[in-house]
Amino acid sequence: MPLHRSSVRRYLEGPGLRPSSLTAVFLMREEDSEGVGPMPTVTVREIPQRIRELEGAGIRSVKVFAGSRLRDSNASQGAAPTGLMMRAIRAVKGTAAAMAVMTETCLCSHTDSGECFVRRTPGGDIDMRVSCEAIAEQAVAQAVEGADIVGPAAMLPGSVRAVRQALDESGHSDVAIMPHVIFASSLYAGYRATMRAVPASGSRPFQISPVRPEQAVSTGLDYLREGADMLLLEPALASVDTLVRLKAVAPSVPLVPFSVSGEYLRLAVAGEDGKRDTGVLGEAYTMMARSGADGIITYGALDLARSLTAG
Ligand SMILES: NCc1[nH]cc(CCC(=O)O)c1CC(=O)O
Ligand SMILES: [Zn+2]
Repeated sequence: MPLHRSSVRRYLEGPGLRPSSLTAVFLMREEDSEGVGPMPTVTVREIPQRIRELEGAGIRSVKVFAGSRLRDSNASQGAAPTGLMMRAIRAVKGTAAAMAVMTETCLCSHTDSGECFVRRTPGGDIDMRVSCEAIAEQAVAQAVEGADIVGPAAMLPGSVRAVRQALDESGHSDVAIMPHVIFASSLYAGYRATMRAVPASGSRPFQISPVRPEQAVSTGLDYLREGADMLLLEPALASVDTLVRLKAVAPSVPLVPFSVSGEYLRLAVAGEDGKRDTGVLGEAYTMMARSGADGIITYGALDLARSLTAG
């Protein structure tokens, strides 16, 4: 078996996973608030050190999620320049201007209902126009602070177009849009609890049913027509089929699986020292890279990047 000699195997090895294709995740928390829920959180004050660690490990991008303390029916604080998201973006860019900042652009961490949209009346119809406006306003505010890639995540039809138009009109035509293509899943529970973004209605009506694969592909294509530059797919492990199919029909579009909270909590198990073992996640991400993923967004980015460079 001449190709199995270790020297030959090493010589033939492909590029594999690289730290630069991993995106770290910051779930933001205010300095004076307790962390709630199972997911690790970050404060603005901790950002400089966290960014230096990520840079040291070869990571070049971070995806930031942040909510408002004050929540109301129309997510009125979502675009406030003093908001946690805006302070977090400034802190990342102030530490490392070259670090690519991705944001979540959504209403669920700013509404009192935990829904990703605004309703006309409590419990009433979804106000598409007002919701899209609020999402677009948030995107512009994030771009003003230096966000490189905004991430509309409510899946409202027309929201990506609204974001593209608002960015262009405000002089941010160089800011990219990576909307979330989301399958309904129980794997978001840890994130929702931590971000206090549990939908009052019990579900997110625009997320794609896992038994409708055609809808996942066509939703991704819809977003591209609305002006998306790349696509985020979540949960990562549950959307590899969609990744492969989208890659085949839109080969030049960057496709980025988001390995979500439930995947992290279940697959990166903590050892006796409390450190989570990211080995299984790494195997899954290698498969995703083989399947055409252009990068992976993961809570395990730092540990994984360190293990890649150590190995
Ligand atoms: N608002 C959309 C959104 N943004 C982040 C996540 C989940 C991320 C994770 O679980 O890590 C979700 C899904 C949801 O809330 O239904
Ligand atoms: Zn949302």
